[in-house]
Amino acid sequence: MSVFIPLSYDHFAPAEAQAKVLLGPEQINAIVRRLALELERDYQDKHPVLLTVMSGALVFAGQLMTHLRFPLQLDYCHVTRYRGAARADELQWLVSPRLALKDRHVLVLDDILDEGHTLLHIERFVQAQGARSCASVVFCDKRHDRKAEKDMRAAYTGVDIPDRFVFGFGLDYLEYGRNCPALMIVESL
Ligand SMILES: O=P(O)(O)OC[C@H]1O[C@H](OP(=O)(O)OP(=O)(O)O)[C@H](O)[C@@H]1O
Ligand code: HPA
Repeated sequence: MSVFIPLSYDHFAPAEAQAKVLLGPEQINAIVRRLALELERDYQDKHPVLLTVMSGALVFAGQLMTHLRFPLQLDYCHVTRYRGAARADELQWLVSPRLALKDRHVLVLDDILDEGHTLLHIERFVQAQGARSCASVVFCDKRHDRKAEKDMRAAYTGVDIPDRFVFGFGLDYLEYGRNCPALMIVESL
């Protein structure tokens, strides 16, 4: 496998300098708590597998998990399209899930539904493993008409956001910015 070397911080810094807060930590927390209640309502007795899509969903999944008060198991997979950049590339599988998904209720957790190719691909993979059910949970859904399937939506959506590049709360630009506690919007990208 080739080693991906991201651009330096000098490339990220100008975007960071002009970024504006789209959602602050308190707003994010309220959204995550609401999603947790919806999942508790629907998955209380289903013992789901939470399949976290690395790396972007790391922060979202971590925060969401602390609010889920029912039995579940955690797994992850790593699929990447953007490789840190603002434009998508070929979809690449880096890590497959470890748990057997056959006959399980699977919740695919991702930070963002943008064009939707990533989620569609993972959902198809999960179904091909013989899962009993598969539903996606996304923190945010970027609203535009370039979805992989017309009118595509996740089963659970935290918040709709404008058609602009965002970073923070796990999302990156050039692999930087994931640790920002707010969701930041960059108008120029
Ligand atoms: O809806 P799409 O247009 O397919 O894009 C959404 C995907 O893009 C980002 O991942 P990325 O490929 O950047 O990898 P990362 O999670 O490691 O940042 C994000 O975390 C989603 O998984
Ligand atoms: O707007 C975005 N920001 C960061 N990562 C992304 N992956 C898809 N869309 C985005």
